[in-house]
Amino acid sequence: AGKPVLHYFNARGRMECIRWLLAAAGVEFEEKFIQSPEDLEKLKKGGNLMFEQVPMVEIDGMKLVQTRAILNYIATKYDLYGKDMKERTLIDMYTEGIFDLTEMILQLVICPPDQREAKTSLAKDRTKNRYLPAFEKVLKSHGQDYLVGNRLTRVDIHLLELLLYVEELDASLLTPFPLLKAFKSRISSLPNVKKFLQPGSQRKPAMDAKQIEEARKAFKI
Ligand SMILES: N[C@@H](CCC(=O)N[C@@H](CS(=O)(=O)O)C(=O)NCC(=O)O)C(=O)O
Repeated sequence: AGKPVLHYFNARGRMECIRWLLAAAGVEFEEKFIQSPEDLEKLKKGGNLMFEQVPMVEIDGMKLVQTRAILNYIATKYDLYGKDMKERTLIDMYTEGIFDLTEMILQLVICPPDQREAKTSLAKDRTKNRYLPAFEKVLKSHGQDYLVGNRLTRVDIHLLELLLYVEELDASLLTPFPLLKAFKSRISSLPNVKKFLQPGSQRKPAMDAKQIEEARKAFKI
């Protein structure tokens, strides 16, 4: 089978965690960027989008949609989803917490300006007092290099991605968490991850409010 083909905008959005997981699994992928409403219409008209939405990933003869379903398929296929039911459930639990905070942080840039200050301080508070303490405690509880099962799984990649967003928001938020800081540099130095972190990789940069506004207007989303 050929390389997976990712259909999305040339932006982080909902596709970035899929790019991260494929890259960490050492899987090369192609990207077909939606550059105009017509591109999105063409995809929809071709019956490629079950719910008329992207992300859509062509993989193993399927046209998968729904971010979580796509992640679950990739994690299962590349053995990044734990060794048994218990590990998989821990991974799911941690992943949902990571995605809750990731959503909070990524939404900041598109929230109405008059709400931005309040939402930003809430996101920082949740980061400092709810989510990072929970993951620092997991690392402290078992003293291992990875969150689950003493080996790399999808949740280590999701957490690294989140820690980079936290750093973009305010690097001082990581200061009280020495184990998470060590985790961040450890996972970042894994060969596949290190490559993805290099300039010129398919990892997408942050977008500012203006760029996002233009994109949303252009794509009527
Ligand atoms: N639950 C879906 C939501 C997907 C979604 O809302 N996609 C938006 C684009 S974005 O919000 O991810 O940027 C879309 O295709 N909107 C077009 C439409 O709904 O017509 C998922 O997780 O994949």
